[in-house]
Amino acid sequence: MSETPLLQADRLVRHFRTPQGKVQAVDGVSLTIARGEAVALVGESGSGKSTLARMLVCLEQPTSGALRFGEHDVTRGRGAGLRAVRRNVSMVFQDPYASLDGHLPIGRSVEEPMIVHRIGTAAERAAKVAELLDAVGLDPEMASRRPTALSGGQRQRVAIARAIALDPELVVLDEPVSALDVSVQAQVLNLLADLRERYGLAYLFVSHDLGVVRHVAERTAVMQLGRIVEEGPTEQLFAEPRHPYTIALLSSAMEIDAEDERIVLDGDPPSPLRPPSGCRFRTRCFRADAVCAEQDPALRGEGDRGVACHHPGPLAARELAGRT
Ligand SMILES: Nc1ncnc2c1ncn2[C@@H]1O[C@H](COP(=O)(O)OP(=O)(O)OP(=O)(O)O)[C@@H](O)[C@H]1O
Repeated sequence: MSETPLLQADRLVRHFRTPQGKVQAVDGVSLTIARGEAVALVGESGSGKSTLARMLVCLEQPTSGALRFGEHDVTRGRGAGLRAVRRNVSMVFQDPYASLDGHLPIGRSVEEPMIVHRIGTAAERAAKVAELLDAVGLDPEMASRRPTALSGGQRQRVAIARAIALDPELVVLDEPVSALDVSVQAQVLNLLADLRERYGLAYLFVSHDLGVVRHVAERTAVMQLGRIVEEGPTEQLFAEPRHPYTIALLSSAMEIDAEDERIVLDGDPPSPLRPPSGCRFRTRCFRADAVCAEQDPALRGEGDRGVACHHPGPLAARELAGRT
C-alpha cells in the first residue's frame, strides 16, 4: 500500500469578493506532495501561485475544496490539524527584508519559533540557533547582529534557518531567490538542495522563473489563471512540454533553437475577474480553435504526466514559422 501523502489538495478554490466582482484567484487545483519530495509551482504573475501556497500553509481559507496534511483534514484550518501544520510546515517569502523583524538580533529571529512552541531550555535553543546558522552557511558569531547589517543573501539564509528551526516536514518557498542578485541565487539554491538532503525536507517551490526550478524540483506543476494546466516530472516537462502555455513559458525562459526563434505570448494575461470561456488560455494560444472557446479542458494524463488542453503536443516546426 502506498504511503499517505504529506499534503493533499483536492479541487481547492479561492475566490475573492472585490468591488469589481469575484476574483477567481485559484479555481479547482488538486496537488499532492509526498514526504521528502520537491515540487515546483510555476506560472506568470497573477496566475494564483501565492494564493495557492498560502492556502496550503493554512494562512488562507479555501472557498471550497479539501486539504489534508498527513492524516489531518485541515480544510477549515482549526484544532489538531492546524497545530500539526503550524509545527510541521513553514514558509520562506521572497523578501527577507520584510519577513525578518529589523529590531531583533538574527539569532533571536531564528530562536523565536522554538520559543513560541516551547521547545528546549534557553541553552538548548542557543545551541540549536548556532547549529542552524552554521547549517545555512553563516558564522554563529553573527547571532547578535541585526538584519540591517547583512546582505540580501545573508538575510535570506537567516529566513531559511528560521523556517527549519522546528525541523518541519515541508517548507513552502514563495519566490525565495527572485529578490537576490543572480550570482547569489545559485548559492541559495545550492544551500536549499543541501538542507533538503540533510534534514529530509519536502519543498513546494513557487517561482515565475522556470530556469530556477529546473534543478531544485523533481516534479513541476504549471499554473495559468487559477488552474494547473500541465504537470509532470521536471525533466520530462522541460524536455517535452505539451501545453502551449508551458511551451511559451519555456521558450521565453530559454532559447529553443539556434535561430533564437521564440513563441511570444500576445498581450497581458486575461483578468481572473473575467476568465475567458472554455479554455482559459485560448485568447493567447497559437492552437486555439472553436472547441477551445466552448469546452473547458480537464487535466488528463497518463501516470504522473497531466495536461489540460484540447490540442496537446510538442511544438511543431510549422508553429514557429513566421514568428519572432
Ligand atoms: N486578498 C485578495 N483580494 C483580491 N484579489 C486578490 C487577493 N489576493 C490575490 N488576489 C488576486 O488573485 C490573483 C492571483 O494572485 P496571486 O498573488 O496568487 O498570483 P501569483 O501567481 O502569486 O502572482 P505574483 O507572483 O504576482 O504574486 C491576482 O489577480 C490577484 O490580484
